[in-house]
Amino acid sequence: MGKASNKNIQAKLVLLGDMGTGKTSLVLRFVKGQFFDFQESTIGAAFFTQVLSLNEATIKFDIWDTAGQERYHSLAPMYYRGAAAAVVVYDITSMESFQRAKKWVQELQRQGNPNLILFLAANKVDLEEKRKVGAEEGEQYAKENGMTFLETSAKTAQNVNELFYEIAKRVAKTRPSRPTGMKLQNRQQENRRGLFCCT
Ligand SMILES: Nc1nc2c(ncn2[C@@H]2O[C@H](COP(=O)(O)OP(=O)(O)OP(=O)(O)O)[C@@H](O)[C@H]2O)c(=O)[nH]1
Repeated sequence: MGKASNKNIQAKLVLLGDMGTGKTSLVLRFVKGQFFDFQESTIGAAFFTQVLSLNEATIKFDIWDTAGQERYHSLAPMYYRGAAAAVVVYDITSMESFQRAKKWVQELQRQGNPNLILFLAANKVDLEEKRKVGAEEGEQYAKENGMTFLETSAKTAQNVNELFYEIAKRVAKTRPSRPTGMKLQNRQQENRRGLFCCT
C-alpha cells in the first residue's frame, strides 16, 4: 500500500441522506464494483474501507455508510464526528430527498467539523425521465454552501469513481500526512466506536 507514494493519509468519510437515495449503492459501486437493483436498507450504519492512490498521495478511506431512515437520525453525529469529508446524497427523482439533503447540510454546518469537506451527490441520473430535481437547482445549492456537486448513478457507475477521486484529491490537499503509529491508534479508536459495524 502506497509504497511509491510519499504521503499516506487515512481519512474518515461519511455518507448521509434520505433513505433509498443510494448511499450504500454508491459505496458498493466504488468499493466492490457491484450494484443491486434490490439493495437492502441499511440498519444503523455500515463500514467499508478502500484505498485510492493518487500521484501525490495514497488515501485510505474509512467509509461510514449511514442509515437514512429517520429512526437512526440520532446516531448520525457518531459517524460524522471526526470525518474529513461528508457526501450528502439525494435522489434526482425525489424532491423530498433534496429537501432532506438540505437539512443534512444545515446540521453538518452547525455541528460538523468546521474543516469538513462537503460533497453533494445527486444520484440516480440514469432515471432522467423521472427527474424532479433539476441539475441547476442542485448545483446552485451546492455553490451557495461551498460544496462540490456531482450528478451520479450507482447503477451505470456514472461519476462514481470521479466522486471518490475528487474527495481524495481534496483530502490530500488539505491534510498533511502523519506518522503510521498515530494512524493505527486512531483506527483502534474508530473500531471501538463502531457499534453498528457490519462490513
Ligand atoms: N436506477 C437507480 N437505482 C438506484 C441507484 N442507486 C441506488 N438505486 C436503488 O435505490 C434503492 C435504494 O438504494 P440504497 O443504496 O439501499 O439506498 P440507501 O441510501 O443506502 O438507503 P438506506 O440504507 O435506507 O438509507 C435500491 O433499490 C437501489 O438499487 C441509481 O443510481 N440508479
